[in-house]
Amino acid sequence: MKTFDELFAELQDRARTRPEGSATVAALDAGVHAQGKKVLEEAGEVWIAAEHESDEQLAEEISQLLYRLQVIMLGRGLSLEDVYRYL
Ligand SMILES: N=c1c2ncn([C@@H]3O[C@H](COP(=O)(O)OP(=O)(O)OP(=O)(O)O)[C@@H](O)[C@H]3O)c2ncn1[C@@H]1O[C@H](COP(=O)(O)O)[C@@H](O)[C@H]1O
Repeated sequence: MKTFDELFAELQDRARTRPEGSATVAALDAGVHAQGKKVLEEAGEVWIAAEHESDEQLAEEISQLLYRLQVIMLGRGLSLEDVYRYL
């Protein structure tokens, strides 16, 4: 179990150290266009799960959307504070 902030710190570390086999390194290297498509794809899956699937499936889709949002933040060099200031 990890928090949003803990995941972001982990992904920042992946971006810095670029370990072999990291999904995050691959997603960052794929560029902003591919990262944006993943955000849309996961957002759609959240919507579908909310209408038609279980709470557990919905929670999993939301976790993937949060991950994809963090990837796009990292790709553009945004920090958590850059986003939190608008919450
Ligand atoms: N939370 C996630 C996470 N959520 C989703 N994903 C990626 O998203 C994929 C699932 O997305 P899709 O449903 O689009 O499946 P897919 O189309 O088959 O995936 P791809 O072929 O596009 O990779 C997974 O296979 C992962 O590649 C994630 N990848 C990593 N994390 C976490 O990020 C951290 C760093 O991971 P690494 O960078 O892999 O070390 C770890 O804590 C991981 O648990």
